[in-house]
Amino acid sequence: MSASGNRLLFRTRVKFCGLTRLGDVRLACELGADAIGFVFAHGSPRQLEPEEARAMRIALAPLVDAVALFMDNPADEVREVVRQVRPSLLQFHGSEDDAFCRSFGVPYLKAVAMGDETQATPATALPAQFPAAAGFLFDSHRRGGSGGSGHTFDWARLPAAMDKPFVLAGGITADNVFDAILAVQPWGVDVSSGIESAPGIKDGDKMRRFVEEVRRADCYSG
Ligand SMILES: O=C(O)c1ccccc1N[C@@H]1O[C@H](COP(=O)(O)O)[C@@H](O)[C@H]1O
Repeated sequence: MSASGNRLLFRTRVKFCGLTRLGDVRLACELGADAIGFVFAHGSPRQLEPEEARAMRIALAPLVDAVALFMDNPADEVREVVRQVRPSLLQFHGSEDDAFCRSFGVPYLKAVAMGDETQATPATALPAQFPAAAGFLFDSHRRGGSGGSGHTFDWARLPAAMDKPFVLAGGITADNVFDAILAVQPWGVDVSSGIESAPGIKDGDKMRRFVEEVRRADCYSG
């Protein structure tokens, strides 16, 4: 779903992903993040145990979503995260199908790998392939590859309009998020490495600048 018409009526949602420290979670909430992502993908430098994520989830301010991110994790791991962390949204980056993603009884976002020359499924066909998805997240990684790389992809490859909300991810930073929002008009933007000083270690100044640039884009009427 892209914004059309008067941009002043539109507010781009902000998701900060890959947080590993309680202080970063508290600051993200104060800065106005709409959602915080906890990574359970194996091999990620940001990977958490359910118990660690649970402690941070409890610290979330009201009206801030907890998102649990997976990449081809076994179902019992996803279930254990859902039990302990109580995320309000799941985010799947692997080859999970709709039946798997919806089987946990929690709304989900399906990540779409945009790092290959050709897409496995054209963007316009995604809603039919993932009918239960709450929305889609377009990321720069290749199929089977990991996200959180800080690389962008060619935003011109995104569909002009989609029936479901979509989130833009992949290499978004305070320096390009203004242009990204004006170019793509996503439902939300998702950032991990662009607000870090090291993998999993968020930088307060980068987080603040990022939110300021999103707000500037949302107010831009030129
Ligand atoms: O953050 C990770 O380590 C990760 C691992 C596996 C799949 C996705 C991952 N992160 C997600 O990738 C995008 C883009 O991140 P970045 O801003 O380019 O660093 C974002 O959705 C992260 O949550």
